[in-house]
Amino acid sequence: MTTGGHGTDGVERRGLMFVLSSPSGAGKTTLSRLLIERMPGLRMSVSATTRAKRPGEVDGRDYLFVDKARFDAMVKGDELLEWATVFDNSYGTPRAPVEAALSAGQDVLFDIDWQGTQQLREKARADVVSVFILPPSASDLEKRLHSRAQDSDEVIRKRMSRASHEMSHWAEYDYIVINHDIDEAFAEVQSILKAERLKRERRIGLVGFVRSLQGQLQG
Ligand SMILES: Nc1ncnc2c1ncn2[C@@H]1O[C@H](COP(=O)(O)OP(=O)(O)OP(=O)(O)O)[C@@H](O)[C@H]1O
Ligand SMILES: Nc1nc2c(ncn2[C@@H]2O[C@H](COP(=O)(O)O)[C@@H](O)[C@H]2O)c(=O)[nH]1
Repeated sequence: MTTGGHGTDGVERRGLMFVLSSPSGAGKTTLSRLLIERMPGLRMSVSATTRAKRPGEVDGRDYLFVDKARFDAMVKGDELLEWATVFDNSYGTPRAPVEAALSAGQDVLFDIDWQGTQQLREKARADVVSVFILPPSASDLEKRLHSRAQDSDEVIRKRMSRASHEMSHWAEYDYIVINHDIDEAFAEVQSILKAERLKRERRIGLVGFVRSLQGQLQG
């Protein structure tokens, strides 16, 4: 699915799909915002959803807010790379922006659930790097959902009751980060991305680079 861009050292590299999943409220959105701010070469995948906009959310930045008819048309038109029903709403990843970013040599960040991650893995296993974020405790998770102050008590109850099921998929992920402290969790997620960018098999320009070095040594 991906073509090459260039790493900071100028060596051509395949773009990667960096996935964060967690039970609702564990900190994916917070970590995603920090990654986008601080990691050049990383683009956020903006999902389409039928869920209602929360206070402060902006259409086109946080989500593409669409109605069910539009969402179904996107599915039918093969416009989504993956999609799933989460908490009674439809969510999906528009295909075109992801393919454009990867073709331009950028990495793409996804805040999606385990169902979407499974679908991405089936389509592009070698290019998917997945991280599951765990909360330090159930009470911290509940506190975070309340402190976000954007969902009703009923919605929070529903999300808490789904958390254990969401977490049952943790072992399908490449990395697990426990989000005690946001700065520490961010440093861990950042280290994962930096290391994955350096993986030999993604760095398709290395063969030419090493040949050129060898040429210089011989000449
Ligand atoms: N390490 C942390 N310590 C304390 N609060 C945190 C921490 N990480 C995130 N939070 C807070 O917890 C709340 C939920 O975080 P966030 O919205 O990032 O979760 P999420 O995993 O994206 O949830 P959802 O799946 O519902 O979108 C936010 O108010 C955020 O500021
Ligand atoms: N499979 C997908 N899951 C997605 C996508 N976009 C978001 N999500 C997940 O939905 C829940 C709820 O999100 P919220 O913003 O309503 O709190 C959360 O787990 C997200 O990761 C998507 O495109 N595909």
